[in-house]
Amino acid sequence: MSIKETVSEARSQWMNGAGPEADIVISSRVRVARNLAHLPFPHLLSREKAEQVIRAVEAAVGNEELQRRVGRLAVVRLNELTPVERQILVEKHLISPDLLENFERKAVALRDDEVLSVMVNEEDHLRLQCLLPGLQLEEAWKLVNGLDDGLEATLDYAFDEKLGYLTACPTNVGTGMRASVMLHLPGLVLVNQIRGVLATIGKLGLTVRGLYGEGTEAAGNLFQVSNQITLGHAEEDIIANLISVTRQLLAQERAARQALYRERKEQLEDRVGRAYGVLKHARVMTSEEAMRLFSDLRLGIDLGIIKNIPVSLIMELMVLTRPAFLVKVTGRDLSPVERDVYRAQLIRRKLSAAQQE
Ligand SMILES: Nc1ncnc2c1ncn2[C@@H]1O[C@H](COP(=O)(O)OP(=O)(O)OP(=O)(O)O)[C@@H](O)[C@H]1O
Repeated sequence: MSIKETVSEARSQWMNGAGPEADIVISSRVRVARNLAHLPFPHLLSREKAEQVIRAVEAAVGNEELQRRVGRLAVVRLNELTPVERQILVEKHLISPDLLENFERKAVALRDDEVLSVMVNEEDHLRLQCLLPGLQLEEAWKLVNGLDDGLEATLDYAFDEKLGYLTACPTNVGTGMRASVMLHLPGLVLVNQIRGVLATIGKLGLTVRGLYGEGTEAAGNLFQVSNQITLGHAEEDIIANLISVTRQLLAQERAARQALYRERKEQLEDRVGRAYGVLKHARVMTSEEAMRLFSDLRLGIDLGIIKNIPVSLIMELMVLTRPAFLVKVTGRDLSPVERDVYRAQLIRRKLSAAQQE
């Protein structure tokens, strides 16, 4: 898939609703931060030096041995894309919102299936990431590690014997790794336990972020849980800790869902039914309302209350109804009110098509 195809398709492998524990774990991500030796960190780079980093990455991913091991990654400079296309890459979670700042100096290398990518000149020279559906942190780490080895064969990384990989922000020094899971936790929200659960997570060396990462709000009852510390722990230990906490969260979420279904079945079915009804018939819809209703509908699918809607459609709709995708679909700039009208229209069309399949 070329980058142009990537930005015209809302679906991505990581959101296909497959993978272990996919009823609650939407996706797993592992990223590592790497920098090239003898060059200032990105925020201090001149335009020429930033281009030098991009060229070095281009050459490294073009290496035949790397391609044999991890596949082909296409490098795209962000200034080759339109503003809408750049925003779509954020909406698909393939790049972070930060990569859009000073985008003239930045690039992304993307594997065809969108599972592996490298952000170039974000906070660090390289951010290697792998995104997979469901709970697949070990697999994601294996893929990132393979890509890292392949790049390190030709790139000279900034590395200190004592500290490990050197990074722009001290919180990333060491392994440079952040592992995360995106969890759908409507049960814990509905039984009012979410605050307590999230507070406990902080005590276990983990942190909770919103849908689009650092500094963003949780929406649609989706929470991103990741490790806080990168120094002094082996990558495998960081991942094992996150898996173990995720499993506890899964048990708590499932218990909450069961309790709701046992004790408040009618209210739950009513909530799901209303969400489905509004999504099917509304004529104007804000993205906040859509996210709330998608969450209820998804819970209904997971509990078997709604049978004819594939869970992957909900994720596709979450991306498709974001502002940049709506502009792409309609082919023109939209006012906020027009956006709400098109969003509702698109949701109606997609849901009725799914019902007829
Ligand atoms: N498990 C996940 N599934 C899908 N997308 C994710 C997941 N974890 C993170 N992301 C996406 O990756 C991007 C970056 O997230 P975030 O800011 O949390 O991490 P980071 O940039 O690696 O960390 P740091 O703040 O240390 O630089 C965001 O768009 C976020 O939505």
